[in-house]
Amino acid sequence: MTDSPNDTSKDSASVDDQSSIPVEQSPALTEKSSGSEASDARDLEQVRADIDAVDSQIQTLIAQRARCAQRVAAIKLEEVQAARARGEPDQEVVYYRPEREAQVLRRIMDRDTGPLEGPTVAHVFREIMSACLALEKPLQVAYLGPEGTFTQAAALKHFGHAAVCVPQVTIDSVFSEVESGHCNYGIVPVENSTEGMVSHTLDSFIDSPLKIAGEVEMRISHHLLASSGTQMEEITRICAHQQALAQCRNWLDAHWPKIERLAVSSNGEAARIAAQNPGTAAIAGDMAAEAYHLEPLAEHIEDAADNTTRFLVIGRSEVPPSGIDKTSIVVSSRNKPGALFTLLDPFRRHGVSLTRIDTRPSRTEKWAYVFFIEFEGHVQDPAVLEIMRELEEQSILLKPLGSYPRGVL
Ligand SMILES: O=C(O)C(=O)C[C@]1(C(=O)O)C=C[C@@H](O)C=C1
Repeated sequence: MTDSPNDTSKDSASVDDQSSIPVEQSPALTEKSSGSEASDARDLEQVRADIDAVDSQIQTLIAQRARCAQRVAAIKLEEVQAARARGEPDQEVVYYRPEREAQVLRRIMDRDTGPLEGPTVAHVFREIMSACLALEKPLQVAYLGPEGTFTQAAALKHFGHAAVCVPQVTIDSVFSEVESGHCNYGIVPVENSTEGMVSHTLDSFIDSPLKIAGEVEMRISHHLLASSGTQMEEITRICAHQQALAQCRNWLDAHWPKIERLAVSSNGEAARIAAQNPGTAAIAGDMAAEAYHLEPLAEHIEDAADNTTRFLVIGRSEVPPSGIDKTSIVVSSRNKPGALFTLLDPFRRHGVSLTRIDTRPSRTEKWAYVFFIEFEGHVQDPAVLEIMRELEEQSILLKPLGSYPRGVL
């Protein structure tokens, strides 16, 4: 499948076409105010004039950057067409390049000198890149819906707001929408700092041909939400995703010990139910409150102050090295003494650090297990290649799930 980018013929200009304007130091920024009211007002006017001038320069530069992105899109398309003309198998044009985005964002964080903090500036650039990519090819991202879930918030954090987020009812349908090509990428929760692994996500990887293309961490803060004007005494039922109920268990036991708790398919669904049923409150986050016009009865009710969920981005193509990468694999070996030690020993010998290891029952053999192993490095690194070769010899199953840039934001 080859998609044409938006028309780049008129607008694709090189950076030289637009000369960048040096930022002038205005007197208002350098001179000390005399302190009188009249001179304060003049200063304010001058500084605002400076802001207008800087905004105009930023706008010109963003337009220059967007034209560069259009040119990149045209080159990517030309490359795929040239390969087709040479008789090579049809390839998909890969507009989204996670490794490049990670490098751009890391450089922005490293370069930052204040007064804004590195991550703040990086978020601004995240949105600029998202808009530039949408000029090349708008991305469709499947996420575990409905609207207002933390998974949607993670999708927007990772891809920016120019991505088109497409809600799915189950984790399975996120996988199948990407596998079928209806969506370019998908995003699924994989672990929570309080509740551990999302086993359904891990199991889905075993049979899926998809590759992991990235990771996103989200600080998860839950609120008790109800429709506007609802009083505490009116609440007869609290609904939430079972993970959210578990993450707020102590708070619920202390404040609402006698009220019914109902587990539903997602926090977004809980918010939807609360919006339609007076007397039902939901546990959900800011996005759900906004999407369903709910008000907080209590805020930040999670038991652990640093409650964080990690999400994985899934796609159809492999991601080249970004310089700071992780790799995930599924591996299984014969059930014999020292099996796990034998699987892990190559990592020690080649000096590669593990970042996670999880066990799931094998679906093909009773009392046998598969290991999900995640480690630092990219599958193109020589040490990682050697580890994979050794694991291949020792295991009965070895499935690389993908190498991807370590989360930046
Ligand atoms: O460098 C590219 O390949 C681009 O398409 C440009 C750009 C960008 O705006 O910087 C846009 C989208 C990609 O995901 C990565 C980077």
